Amino acid sequence: MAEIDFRNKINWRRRYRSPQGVKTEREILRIFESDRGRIINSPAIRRLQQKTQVFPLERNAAVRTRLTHSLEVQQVGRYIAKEILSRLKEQHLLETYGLDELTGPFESIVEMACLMHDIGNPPFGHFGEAAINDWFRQRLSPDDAVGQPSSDDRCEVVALRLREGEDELNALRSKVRHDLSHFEGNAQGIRLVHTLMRMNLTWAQVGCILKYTRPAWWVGEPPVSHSYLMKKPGYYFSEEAYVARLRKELDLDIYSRFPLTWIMEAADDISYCVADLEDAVEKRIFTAEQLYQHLYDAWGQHEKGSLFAQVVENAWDKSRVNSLSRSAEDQFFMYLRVNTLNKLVPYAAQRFIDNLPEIFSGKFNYALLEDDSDFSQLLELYKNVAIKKVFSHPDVEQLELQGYRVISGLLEIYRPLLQLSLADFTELVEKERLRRFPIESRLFHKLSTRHRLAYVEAVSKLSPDALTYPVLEYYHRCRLIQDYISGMTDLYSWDEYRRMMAVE
Ligand SMILES: Nc1nc2c(ncn2[C@H]2C[C@H](O)[C@@H](COP(=O)(O)OP(=O)(O)OP(=O)(O)O)O2)c(=O)[nH]1
Ligand SMILES: [Mg+2]
Repeated sequence: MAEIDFRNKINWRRRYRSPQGVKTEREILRIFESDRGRIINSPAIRRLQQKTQVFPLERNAAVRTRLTHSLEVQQVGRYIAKEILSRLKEQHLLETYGLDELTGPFESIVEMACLMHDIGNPPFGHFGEAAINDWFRQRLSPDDAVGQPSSDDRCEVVALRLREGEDELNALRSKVRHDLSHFEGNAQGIRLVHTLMRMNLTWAQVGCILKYTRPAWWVGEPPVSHSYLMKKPGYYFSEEAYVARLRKELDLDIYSRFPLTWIMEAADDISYCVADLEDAVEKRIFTAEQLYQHLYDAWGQHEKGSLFAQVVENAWDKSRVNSLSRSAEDQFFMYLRVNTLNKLVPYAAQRFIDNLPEIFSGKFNYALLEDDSDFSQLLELYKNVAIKKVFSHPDVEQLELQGYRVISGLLEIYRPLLQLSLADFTELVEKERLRRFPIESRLFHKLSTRHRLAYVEAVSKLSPDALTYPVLEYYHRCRLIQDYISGMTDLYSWDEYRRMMAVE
């Protein structure tokens, strides 16, 4: 196993106009300060304020959005990072691992990855994702694109149907059809920071948000050794070359993960488990007392001194005793959060340290808070109660169905752009308006410039005479539509859908 030296992992160089040469500790820190500025000032971060965490289109500002959730994740991520670094310091291991001059960047990369971790999520979270995937799957039939060409290929797009004797082209057609049918928030996040927003972050900062390492066009089961790391798609075909370069710059084997990503993931898990329950109380889905009862019942065996007693019972008891100025409900959640953090953060930090060789190489095939410990059980407890009692609440499900409808409806509205022939669409992009296509011209004008530019740039790099041209052009056109719709906030997509359906 290679030696653990974080100086070879925390790559502060950038894809474009990178700082050159050897840098001092101070200079490296400044590079990461620049990353922080780029991230915090990005409109993609601001858009998180109108994206769903759990409750779509929520008007009560005390209930979390993706942005307020991400701020909390940032704080927890920082706490875990500091905990890891202090433990390593106590054991005099900072220098051994090449971290003595990199503690600032270590924390900063984790914090900013936490802030960005949901940046690619579409409106209405998982329901937006499902709407996009169902819509594209119905039209591209990726399942008909495995194996030999067949006359039953249900793909609606002629250029993407497999044909006899065109093996190489068929492989590309299949790849594209699968890729477009696997829209995923994390993969869109990578696309957003690199291709769409061109944030030109350091390699280490981007590496930290590559949460899953499976390409979106992957077919079949991932290898057992990487089953967890490849649980979901992590990047698209459009970013394939970029991710290959990223791996090289971060010295990552194929399908390996960047070490600090485990911290970001644990911070997310720790944050939302309590927060989702607190929001449900704020929304009056249940009272704090009912919640306590749900948690109590779901824990199973109750033994004296159990982790449940130390965390949940303790929070409950304390909130009853000294409800002086604050409401008992607020107190309960304050203690619940503090108790949970105080147990789970040190555990996650220690698990990171105990598995450092595998984490450093990027092959640790678990989440930090996923094992048979009580700590993982506590996390599961919160999540299960949220699944059973919160996400399945009729009001939540109603809004989710509406969200799904809005996103599928918008895709349907923009469908004419996907139905134009290659020649017609190319002409439309060039001239921006075609008399013979009044609807398509108007739809095209609605797309944001940033997304159009990404399309134009991608297509301009293709060779128009190549046999692959029609396949790849269509691929980028579909990405353009996915970029536009997934980039909307919940509220914007909702309003836009109603406007386009002329029901205003
Ligand atoms: N309303 C609603 N919220 C959900 C549902 N499932 C999960 N959530 C919430 C729980 C969390 O606050 C947040 C993130 O949950 P997940 O871990 O399932 O998704 P996430 O996209 O973060 O996972 P990933 O990054 O893909 O590993 O979404 C659901 O079915 N309905
Ligand atoms: Mg996520």
